[in-house]
Amino acid sequence: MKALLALEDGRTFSCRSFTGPGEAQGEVVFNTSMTGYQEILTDPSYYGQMVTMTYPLIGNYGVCPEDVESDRIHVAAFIVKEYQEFPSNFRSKGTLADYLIKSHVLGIEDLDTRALTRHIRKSGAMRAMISTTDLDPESLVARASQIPSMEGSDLVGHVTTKKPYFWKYNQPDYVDAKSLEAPFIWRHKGKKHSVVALDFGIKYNIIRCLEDAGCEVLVVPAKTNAQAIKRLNPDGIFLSNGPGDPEPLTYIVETIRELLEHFPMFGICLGMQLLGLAMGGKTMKIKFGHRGGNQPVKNMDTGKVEITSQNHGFAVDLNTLDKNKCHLTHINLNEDSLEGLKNDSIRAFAVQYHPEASPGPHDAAYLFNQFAKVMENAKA
Ligand SMILES: NC(=O)CC[C@H](N)C(=O)O
Repeated sequence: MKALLALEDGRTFSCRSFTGPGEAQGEVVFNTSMTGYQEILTDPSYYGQMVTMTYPLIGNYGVCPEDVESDRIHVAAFIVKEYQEFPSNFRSKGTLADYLIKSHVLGIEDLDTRALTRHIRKSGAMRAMISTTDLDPESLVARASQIPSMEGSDLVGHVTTKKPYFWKYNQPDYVDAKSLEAPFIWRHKGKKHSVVALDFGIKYNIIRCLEDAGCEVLVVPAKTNAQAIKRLNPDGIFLSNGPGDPEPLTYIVETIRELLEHFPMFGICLGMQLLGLAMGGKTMKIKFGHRGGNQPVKNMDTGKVEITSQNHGFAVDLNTLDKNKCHLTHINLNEDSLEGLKNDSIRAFAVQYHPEASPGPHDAAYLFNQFAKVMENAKA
């Protein structure tokens, strides 16, 4: 079925929908991972974005129920060069097209995704619309330029969990918020590190990695306040990844500020940006973002280079951090941007990239053990 992709700056791409009729809107961004499309589709950090894959053939290994990073698809639309409708994979339980259709997410193909990517690299991530019904370029471009901008909106509210949950049998085990008021909520206190994970759009594999590092994780809604978290008395606090602009999330920054110095803290991606804001820094939008599984990052403490998985369009502005309080631990080798920070005196550290991979390389998995070590030292 014929479709049209229109960017707010007037560029259009005619294409084809492989998921039937529909319309979609959002910020269009590109991802350079060769595999892992299902993890990307279900990563809550993509809420409000239409993702184009630079790898030219997508769909060839189908979809598997275990390969999700949350309970649903979050991308606003999926843009590929060529969709492969006959998967070949013993784990596959269905096709990518059916998976998208079931969630009413538009998938398009048959456009020059290299040209689209080069355009975004040159002009920056931008708002766009896709339609199978409105094929008039002028009208669709005009509609694309009216989509609300990502900057200044709170997108975390759309993806955070409504109820707290523990992690059991590889899935969320929801509990009543009231039950957390009981004095003995931690089931493995003394044997495992108890961690409260503030959920801004957490990826499941982060919870798995924390559990593998010896933690018992309680995931709580983003609006949980500092008093309630203090009452839970965890060994450490985890600040999750999540969608959109960190700056409007003032209620979360306030919570983090109240918890700093009281508990060891570890943040990933949006979690690092919010920690940076809580420490008095500022964040900014970067031109087209880092999304993929091959971003080189240098660990400034060891001198080692890690190949990392990334997905972000905002960053902490290096120049706004107090360098006496904040130690810069990781730098991106493609463009010298800040990838990690720590403050030993308050036992907090964070990275801008994704040590949990899913998809991507596992070079940075050591960070979960580092968090366990910080919690262990805090108890000693
Ligand atoms: N993966 C994330 O947590 C993304 C963080 C933030 N939404 C950004 O785009 O920069």
